[in-house]
Amino acid sequence: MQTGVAVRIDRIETFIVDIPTIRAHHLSMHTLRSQTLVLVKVSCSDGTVGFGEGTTIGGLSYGEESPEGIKLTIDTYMAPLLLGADATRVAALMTSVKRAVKGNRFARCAVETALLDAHGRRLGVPVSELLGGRQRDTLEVAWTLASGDTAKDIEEAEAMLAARRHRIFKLKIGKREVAADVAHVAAIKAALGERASVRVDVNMAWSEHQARRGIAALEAAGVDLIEQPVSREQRGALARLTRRFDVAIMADESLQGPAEAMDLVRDRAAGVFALKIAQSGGLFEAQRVAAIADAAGIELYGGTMLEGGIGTAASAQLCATLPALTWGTELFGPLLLAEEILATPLAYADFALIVPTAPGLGVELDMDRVDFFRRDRPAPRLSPVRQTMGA
Ligand SMILES: O=C(O)/C=C\C=C/C(=O)O
Ligand SMILES: [Mn+2]
Repeated sequence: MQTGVAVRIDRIETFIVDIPTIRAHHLSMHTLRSQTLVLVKVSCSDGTVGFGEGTTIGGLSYGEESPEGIKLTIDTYMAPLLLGADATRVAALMTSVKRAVKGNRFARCAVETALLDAHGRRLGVPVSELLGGRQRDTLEVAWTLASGDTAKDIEEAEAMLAARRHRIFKLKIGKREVAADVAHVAAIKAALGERASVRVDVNMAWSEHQARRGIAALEAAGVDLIEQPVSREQRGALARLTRRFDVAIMADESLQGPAEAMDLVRDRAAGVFALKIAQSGGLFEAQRVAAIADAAGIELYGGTMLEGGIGTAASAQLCATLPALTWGTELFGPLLLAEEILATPLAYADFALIVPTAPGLGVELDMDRVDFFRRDRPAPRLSPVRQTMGA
């Protein structure tokens, strides 16, 4: 144990939680019917406890970390580095973790989030105050239309507009032929008109040639933004498409931390960055990505990995501190889940998420509900009656 440690990290626990979604959620590379969260609990010697979350989409179909891999990385490689260390020196701890744990950004972000949640609670301030202080108290939130059916998507969008919950819609495309995807998007934009902003996310599914044709048609249909049209390996293609079209081109999978942010700036490969705390490698790394974007005149959007309440609150705490958030956010993850695991759900109203103000992340887990959805929950005990009746 290190000497002179103000507050020690005594325990780090991780658990995988599987929660059903409200409907099938079709992305180009995966269809989500339940979401898998990796929750991290850090317990400190002063009695403070903090939670973090590492969540991705579709196992290994979105990126290079899976839920099971995130849990293993934290349990096997990060926890031994952190146990006994000083819980009050979060940035210094994460610098040392980064030296010993290459990549594994989602896992690192989850642990950093838990340490920041604990430290905010310890000091009695929201995490946003540990990141320089908030510049906004609400965040506009987009909704993703991905039911797989155009008419259902239009119906869902109308309901979200009527409920004043969302007026920015992101459409997941890339699974079908380009022409079919364009027709799908054009029908939705025609139905919604100027009442809503319509954007698309191709999740890397197009070649440069398909993207040239698809983006030209989508721009003509009135789409406002094209997210990650080509593979993250094709940064040159992304740059050529950004130069070729007026419609905003946003980097998502291409943007995995500050160094890649610099590469995208140098190549002028996107006009907008999807800022994701997990993909950046943590909240501090996401701040560095945001600073690079600001300095380069690249606009920002608060992205999601469809996290639950913990990860969404962490992203919201960071997004609240950004000088500019031109494209709003998509921090709707908990609303896609059929079950709530927070004691008090995050508050969404007037097309926005209200950034929690309580200390730490500003949210509390309902541990009974978390235990119910844990993948490793203890097998339910048979009732005594059934046992005696030889069930
Ligand atoms: O699936 C959604 O609805 C939102 C974002 C997920 C991943 C991404 O942006 O690629
Ligand atoms: Mn995306």
